[in-house]
Amino acid sequence: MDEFDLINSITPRTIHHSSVDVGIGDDAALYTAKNGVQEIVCVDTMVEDVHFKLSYSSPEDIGYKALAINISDIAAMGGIPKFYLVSLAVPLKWTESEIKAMYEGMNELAKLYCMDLIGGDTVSTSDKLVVTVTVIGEVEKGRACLRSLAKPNDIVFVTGEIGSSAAGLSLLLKESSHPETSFETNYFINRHKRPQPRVSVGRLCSNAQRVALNDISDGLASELHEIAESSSVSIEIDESLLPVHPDLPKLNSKWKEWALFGGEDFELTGTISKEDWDVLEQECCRLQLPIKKIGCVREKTESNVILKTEEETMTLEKKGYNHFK
Ligand SMILES: Nc1ncnc2c1ncn2[C@@H]1O[C@H](COP(=O)(O)OP(=O)(O)OP(=O)(O)O)[C@@H](O)[C@H]1O
Ligand SMILES: Cc1ncc(C[n+]2csc(CCOP(=O)(O)O)c2C)c(N)n1
Ligand SMILES: [Mg+2]
Ligand SMILES: [Mg+2]
Ligand SMILES: [Mg+2]
Repeated sequence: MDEFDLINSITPRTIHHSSVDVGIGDDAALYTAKNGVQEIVCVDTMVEDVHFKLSYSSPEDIGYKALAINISDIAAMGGIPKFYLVSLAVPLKWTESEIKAMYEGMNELAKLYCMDLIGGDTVSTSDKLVVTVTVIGEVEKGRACLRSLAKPNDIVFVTGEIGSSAAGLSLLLKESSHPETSFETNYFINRHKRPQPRVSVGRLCSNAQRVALNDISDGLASELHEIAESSSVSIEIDESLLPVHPDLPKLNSKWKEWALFGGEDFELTGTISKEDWDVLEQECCRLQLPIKKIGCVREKTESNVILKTEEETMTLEKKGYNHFK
């Protein structure tokens, strides 16, 4: 395999945005930014055996997810994803067609969002695959949904359902099993391998006056802690309101742990004023985008996040995925 032939072969033949002045082929990409918009930039890495295993992930799956998790960060700012760059450290045993398949997985999503691949970097490595994706997006000036924007009396919401990705991972790692390979198990596995970033909901949030927003990578509890810390408020959620797939409790008695601390659902969680919540909920309903109220924001107390269950009201720990714990 030749590095330069590889780069040539993954260079897109068409460009969606005429604002791209120089894409792949020079030292860096160049694009013309518009007035009245703020540029959003994020980067996230996926590492073999930390974020996925080759025993169950195809190259397409890996590419898809590496881009999806970054689009999710743009969604969590209320933005529109536009460009992406891909940095690869590839073990020598990978073939060119496997690498191209990874780009196919990314392209599946890029097409959906009209995103252009505008650059990256390719190196070899002796050991594990490392994929780093950078995404550039934009949001109308002053409209970004920041973690610091929560205020007391806001409604706390979450999109879609939570815990499904952790269930899928547990099935893939054979920690949980289910009689027969039924439709349901494939559903959870797919939620883990192919999360769907919530760009449309993020955009609706950016229309509201003030929305604090985070995407769920490390787990609902961890993301709510980040909003509470950043906004100097306390967040109270009601366990009975957490949206989970009806089959989740059937899979494993750990299902509540999955929902609160599992992570990688790449749903959005946030806070919004009561008045704007009604509009957001209606708009989501009209567009068939699932969203649910799960709690409310309080004046800051010693507990950043509080969980109300049928039996008790307790502090919800900042537990969740942490690379160094
Ligand atoms: N190694 C680093 N150097 C500089 N800034 C970093 C580094 N790692 C993270 N950050 C910054 O810290 C902030 C939080 O990053 P973090 O990765 O926790 O958020 P996230 O991408 O939403 O979550 P996740 O990576 O779990 O999906 C971001 O502003 C990010 O750019
Ligand atoms: C093989 C394997 N073991 C464990 C996990 C779980 N996991 C890894 S990273 C992460 C949080 C988000 O990552 P980051 O913070 O790096 O964006 C989670 C929940 C997995 N996906 N695959
Ligand atoms: Mg990150
Ligand atoms: Mg995030
Ligand atoms: Mg993380």
